Amino acid sequence: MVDDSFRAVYRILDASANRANEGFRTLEEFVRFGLENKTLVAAAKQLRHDFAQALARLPRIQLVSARDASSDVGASAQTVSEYHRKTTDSVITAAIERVQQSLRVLEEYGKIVDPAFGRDIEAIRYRAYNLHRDVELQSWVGQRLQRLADSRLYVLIDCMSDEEAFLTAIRKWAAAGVDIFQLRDKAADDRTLYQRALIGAKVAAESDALFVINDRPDLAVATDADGVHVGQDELPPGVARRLVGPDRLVGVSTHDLTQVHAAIDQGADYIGCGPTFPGRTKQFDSFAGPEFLRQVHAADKTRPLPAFAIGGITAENLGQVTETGFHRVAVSGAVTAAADPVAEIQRLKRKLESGR
Ligand SMILES: Cc1ncc(COP(=O)(O)OP(=O)(O)O)c(N)n1
Ligand SMILES: Cc1nc(C(=O)O)sc1CCOP(=O)(O)O
Ligand SMILES: [Mg+2]
Repeated sequence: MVDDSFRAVYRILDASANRANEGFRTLEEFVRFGLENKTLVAAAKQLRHDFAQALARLPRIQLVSARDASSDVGASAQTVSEYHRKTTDSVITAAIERVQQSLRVLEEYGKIVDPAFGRDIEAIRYRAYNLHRDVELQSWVGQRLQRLADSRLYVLIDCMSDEEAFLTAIRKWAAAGVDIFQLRDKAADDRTLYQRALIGAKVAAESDALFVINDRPDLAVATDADGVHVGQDELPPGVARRLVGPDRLVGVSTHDLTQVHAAIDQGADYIGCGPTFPGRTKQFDSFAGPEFLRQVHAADKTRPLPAFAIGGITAENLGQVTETGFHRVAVSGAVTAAADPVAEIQRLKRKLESGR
């Protein structure tokens, strides 16, 4: 029988071991079927296996014979929040917290039974923190990629007259249907770009719009933007990726199929394809035109990647873009110079979603 002086300790260890195992398994199911990330599945499985190995140090028969779920006074003390999970993220967060709390309890009380067990659990606890970080990062980048995949209307904006005008425009235009904003202002100094980007990233996140910085990976990281957009004259996509990390988006401008395939090979998350038509924001000597869009759409069938047509696109010529098979566009002047930007956004979005 269990020594009464140890009975409480064994009950605590037994309950915490079960709770940690349940949390590990909850996490592993999401990594396996949600993120479908083989590396993280292997890490989660190994951690659960090593945890089981560590538990083998404990006198199992003592733990099991100390178990008395029916007299557990804590069993009925549920909080309301325990029964509410809105998203897989909230399930994962709860599971991770359960694992980390249980491991801490096992470590502290386990030292009473076997100091080596406490050390084993401490090592597992730190591995659990790292797994939590990796799952969160993958989940966050997964959300960004999903929002990117769902995006249709991408608007390039400048710093505007002041912070208030900038903030108001992003808030109103996101509500009207802009899916991605890109801060692109060749005349602004770094301090202004930085301050606007801080505002833009925050306001865009409130409305589920993505916020991308033109040209500057450093500013994308410094302002916690969703990503960076680089052209053929900026840092190569692979270098931009090294700077912004795995959980931010890297967009690449392309003007021919060679550049499209290079962008894909270098890990671009999306591409801009243009210039399509003459526009007011940037001048070009020649135009890739709708023919380039047709080529990309045909090539796109082999390696799908979100592609945004860009260059002089308006609601009036949008039909020439959608008939190539493109259903994503990046615009600037059509919105920023419109008498009624919100109405223009709604027109563009309606046409993109209807395909006409
Ligand atoms: C979505 C999107 N596509 C293309 C561009 C053009 O980028 P880039 O070639 O680097 O030219 P600048 O914008 O830096 O003048 C873009 N910005 N966004
Ligand atoms: C910044 C930029 N890059 C382009 C490219 O083809 O790479 S076209 C372009 C200008 C986009 O603004 P508007 O919609 O006003 O023409
Ligand atoms: Mg550029």
